[in-house]
Amino acid sequence: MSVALGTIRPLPVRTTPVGDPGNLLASLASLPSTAPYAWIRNGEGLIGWGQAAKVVVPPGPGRFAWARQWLAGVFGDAHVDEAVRTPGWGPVAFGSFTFDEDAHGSVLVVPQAVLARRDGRAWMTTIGEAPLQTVSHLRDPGRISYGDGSLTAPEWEHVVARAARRIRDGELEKVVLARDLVATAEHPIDVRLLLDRLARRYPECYTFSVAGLVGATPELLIRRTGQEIESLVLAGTTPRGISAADDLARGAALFASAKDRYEHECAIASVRETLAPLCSSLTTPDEPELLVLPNVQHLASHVSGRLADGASVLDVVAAMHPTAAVGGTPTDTAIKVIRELEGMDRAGYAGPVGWIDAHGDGEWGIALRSGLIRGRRARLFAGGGIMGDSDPAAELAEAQAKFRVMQYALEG
Ligand SMILES: C=C(O[C@H]1C=CC=C(C(=O)O)[C@@H]1O)C(=O)O
Repeated sequence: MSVALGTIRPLPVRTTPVGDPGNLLASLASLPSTAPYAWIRNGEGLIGWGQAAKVVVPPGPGRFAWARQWLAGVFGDAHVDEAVRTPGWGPVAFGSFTFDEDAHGSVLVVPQAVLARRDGRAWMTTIGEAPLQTVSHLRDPGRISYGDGSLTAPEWEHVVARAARRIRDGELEKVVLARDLVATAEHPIDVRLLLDRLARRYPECYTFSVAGLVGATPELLIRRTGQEIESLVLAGTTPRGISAADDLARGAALFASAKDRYEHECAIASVRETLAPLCSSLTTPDEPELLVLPNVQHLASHVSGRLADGASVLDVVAAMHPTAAVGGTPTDTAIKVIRELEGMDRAGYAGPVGWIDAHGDGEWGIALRSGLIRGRRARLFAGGGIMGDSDPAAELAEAQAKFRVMQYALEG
């Protein structure tokens, strides 16, 4: 099949079944790129390398519509083999959108080669000539040193206290505040190694890599498979305990905490409000469950639904972002407060990250537990939902626990 990929002449796209490569992680070491595109969970997903097409999406309120149009042009001529109707079959684009619609840095990339493994099938898509590059060994980044990002820890605690006061004063109900840390490595950071460590330690999270943004997020913003959609809403967190008994007690306390339950309810309400108009049916649970990860425990709710029309996964992303799990309630006031208080550019952190295929199917997460990798430097991000009764020291401890994901990826 042939597809015009925003290039001068149509390039041939070829998708063929391949033997089971096993856990996709095993393939990372032999990739001809030290910064591949990736979306991996429990050993399945997509990994890509090379660039058949790439675009930097202009900032602004119309950015998702702009991206949709670009994708329509890119995928427009593709004749994906209809005999195989598996999400991710045929050409796919990986994407990362900045949290703030006014920030620069949102990108879409159609890799030149993609290896996919899903539901017992495996396949490979190539566009044009497969890139011939030398495979290099995974390299450890060596010693890592950390420095404050925009705010020191005490400054950030102060900002949290100010936000909590504004909530108590009635300006808003909830705001999610984050901070950044700057990590500097001895050697250039090999993204493949980070992905390998993240996916092994956090198998049930979505380990991702798109244009330098790397992480392992537990939060699925939206998965579209035909008309069916799914989302995993998280909000409300406690660090893991120091013993099994402590862990259980912390989990029980989280479940019983009025502050965390309300914080979670805000996140569910924002997802329900944005999905309901798009869906013919939508199910949200009455009560959250506990999601226990190696570093933290979360309140989690599985949401599922059926789309009423042919909205693509990116249309749904556009409607949902930012949810109250990363913005706040009400959204507009929360964004204003974030811009005012955080004092940093979130870049792709807390923005949508994922992939889309030519049928509009795909999976997008919220880019949490992540870092922006540039050579020997990494900017790491973590934050949490602030309510009127938030304790700044506890919020700082929660953010430190969330930073541990990327610190582990860097240090091993
Ligand atoms: C903002 C983050 O987490 C969000 C997602 C899950 C739980 C959260 C919380 O309990 O505060 C946050 O809303 C982050 O990981 O940086």
